[in-house]
Amino acid sequence: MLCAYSHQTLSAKNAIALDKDLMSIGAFSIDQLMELAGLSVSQAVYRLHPLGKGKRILIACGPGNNGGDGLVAARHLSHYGYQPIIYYPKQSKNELYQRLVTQLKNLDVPFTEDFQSALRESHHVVDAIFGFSFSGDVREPFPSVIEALKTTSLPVTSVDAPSSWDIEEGPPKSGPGKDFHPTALVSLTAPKPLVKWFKGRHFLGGRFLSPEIAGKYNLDLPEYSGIDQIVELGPSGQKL
Ligand SMILES: NC(=O)C1=CN([C@@H]2O[C@H](COP(=O)(O)OP(=O)(O)OC[C@H]3O[C@@H](n4cnc5c(N)ncnc54)[C@H](OP(=O)(O)O)[C@@H]3O)[C@@H](O)[C@H]2O)[C@H](O)CC1
Ligand SMILES: [K+]
Repeated sequence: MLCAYSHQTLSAKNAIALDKDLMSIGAFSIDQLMELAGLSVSQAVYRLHPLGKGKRILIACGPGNNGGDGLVAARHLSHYGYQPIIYYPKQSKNELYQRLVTQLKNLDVPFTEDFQSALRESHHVVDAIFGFSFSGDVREPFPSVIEALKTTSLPVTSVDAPSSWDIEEGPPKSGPGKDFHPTALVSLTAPKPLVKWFKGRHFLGGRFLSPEIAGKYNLDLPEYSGIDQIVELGPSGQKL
């Protein structure tokens, strides 16, 4: 039975503010938060797409922290026995991302510049292109990638937001993301207002929030089970 999950969404502005609080009041480093985010994504992929359904997972990474979550998820998936392949066309020079790339290369995880060919050989796609800092029209080289995510018959799991969706207003009314509806979404820390338009399977990864920070943002935290880093919610963020 569904019941209300009150005050569940975080505006883009509050998501940025909460991230800052996690690093100040919460004393977390960005590396830790990204590790927890990517671990949650890897657990959601494992739940949605067990190894027996095909091991090849294409991970599309954008230039910011959403892309970093994808790189971390890829490392965990490789250790679980999957064969991730990474599309990361705008690589950050920031040391954190370079270390994440090195960790993947040390595991022989391949990187590709040819998204379309990689898509044809994959079993599942992770959309880690844009998260809560996306705005405006999708710029190169991502329009054709978003278009391919929209039309593929493969399951697509989006990290924190379906890439190209407005965080507050949901799916775009024009452009490559028009009618892009991923199969699954992993909201990080808390769902964003866009979940109002989301219809697929929805997971939350945020098992590190202190009661103080959750209270400050009116987040009514769901219960996680066992050692899970994720909990499944209803499409719009309801507790199941
Ligand atoms: N606790 C948490 O919830 C954590 C979540 N994390 C993840 O971080 C993202 C937010 O990361 P951020 O780096 O702020 O931003 P994004 O990754 O969403 O996007 C920024 C990059 O995207 C480029 N961008 C923005 N708009 C466009 C566009 N229209 N076309 C092309 N490119 C675009 C932007 O480029 P600029 O040129 O504008 O700089 C940026 O490069 C959050 O959603 C979570 O997934 C963290 O991992 C930590 C904890
Ligand atoms: K995304």
